[in-house]
Amino acid sequence: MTSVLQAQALGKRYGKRWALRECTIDIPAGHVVGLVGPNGAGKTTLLKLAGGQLEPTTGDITVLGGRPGSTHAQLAKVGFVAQDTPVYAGFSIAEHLRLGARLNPGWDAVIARERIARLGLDPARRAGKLSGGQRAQLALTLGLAKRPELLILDEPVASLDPLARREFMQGLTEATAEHKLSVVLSSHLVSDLEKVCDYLIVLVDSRVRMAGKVDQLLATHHRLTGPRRDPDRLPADQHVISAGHTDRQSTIVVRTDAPIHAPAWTVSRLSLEDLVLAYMDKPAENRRAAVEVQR
Ligand SMILES: Nc1ncnc2c1ncn2[C@@H]1O[C@H](COP(=O)(O)OP(=O)(O)OP(=O)(O)O)[C@@H](O)[C@H]1O
Repeated sequence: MTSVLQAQALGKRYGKRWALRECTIDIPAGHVVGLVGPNGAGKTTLLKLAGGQLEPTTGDITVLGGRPGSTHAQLAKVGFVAQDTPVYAGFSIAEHLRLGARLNPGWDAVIARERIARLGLDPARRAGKLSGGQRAQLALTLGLAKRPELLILDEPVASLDPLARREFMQGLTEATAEHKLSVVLSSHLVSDLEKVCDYLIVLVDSRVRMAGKVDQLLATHHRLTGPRRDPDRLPADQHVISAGHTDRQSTIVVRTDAPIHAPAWTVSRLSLEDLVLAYMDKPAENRRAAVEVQR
């Protein structure tokens, strides 16, 4: 299957500080990829490297088989909606759509018009007079109407109300199905990602801690709860992702491909949010912590 984004030992440093390091991932096309991690983990940095707004300090990155931002054809294939959803304050919505049509060879005027109408926005209204959420919706409309092969969205729903968030996430799912669109979006709202993402990347402290298909990740991670014990004494094929203890009880999140035979433990499945939180747990508290990257 073709890759939408491949990175090999990718790193980005600002001065002495690494914003992203040793990032090796290979994301197949056709997925909605959620990128999560704490503030400052390197999510925007990775997205900007993929969009061609930043140059790597080390390693390589390929997007849809080409170097990000290197040619007009490459730029046409990738839509990018930045975190601050930049729009031109003095331009009306209609002017934004006309500009989009002029700048993008694959522009879909119907999608753009219909989406603006559905949102109840007046095309004559200047972008500078829109609310933050409305500006975000305009920027997202421009991104979708460009009809890219890959749409990169940096925290697209942060400023949307719950109804608009749901509408947007549903729209994304439909667009991926109808137009063979791949999406990479960052968000802190894992409950929203859970509804649309079928691939997940967790970044912590500038490094990829976990990447893979959501169904496989959920099938291979388990929560073990039982009498307090040392996680080092678990079977070798159970990689400990996080461990928490009270005086008498231990709760351990493990990754394993094998069935778990542990009569003393209660074994339960994790939600995506539990899984993300387990990987975001402080590394110092993780015994035999695993970095899990799968295609
Ligand atoms: N232009 C810059 N100059 C210097 N340091 C930067 C710059 N941009 C980002 N950084 C640093 O790089 C690290 C990663 O930042 P990045 O914006 O990629 O994180 P993030 O995961 O997107 O965070 P958030 O969730 O808060 O948006 C942070 O430590 C940040 O301070």
